[in-house]
Amino acid sequence: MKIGIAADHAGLEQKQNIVSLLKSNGYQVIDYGADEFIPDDDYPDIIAPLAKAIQNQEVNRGIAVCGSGVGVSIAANKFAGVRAALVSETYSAHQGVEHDDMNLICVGGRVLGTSLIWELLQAFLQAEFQGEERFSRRLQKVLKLEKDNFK
Ligand SMILES: O=P(O)(O)OC[C@H]1O[C@@H](O)[C@H](O)[C@@H]1O
Repeated sequence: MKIGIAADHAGLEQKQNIVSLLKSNGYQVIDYGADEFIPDDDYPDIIAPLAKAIQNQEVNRGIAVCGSGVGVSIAANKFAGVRAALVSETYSAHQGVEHDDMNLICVGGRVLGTSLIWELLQAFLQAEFQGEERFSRRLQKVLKLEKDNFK
């Protein structure tokens, strides 16, 4: 599984921690920046390369970090094919994949510690979409919303 990651200035430190943890646990990680601390960088600019990589299937799953996780989740969901959610507890980290085919997890670098983030990421990365009829039906409806409403 290839994992993409991105963070703005408010998530940069946690991104560095996460990249180290992912690599030391054998995950293949592509880092879409930011590469340095720029205090006024903007999360819509930061999320775009990662969201495009999910769209193009350069990566299978994504992780995005900003201060709260809210900004990156809002921006990421403007990209067709990206199903992003802000997560801060383990149930949603795996259930969001199992039921809703979430492909991008967003976390708050100013809100959560590295240990909890790592627990969330393990739950997210180990989960698989379950494909039961009701989950597939809902996913198809989400995809239709995207088709009907995205210009
Ligand atoms: O550092 P400042 O600009 O105050 O806050 C940036 C954060 O505020 C929210 O938009 C996002 O979470 C972003 O990371």
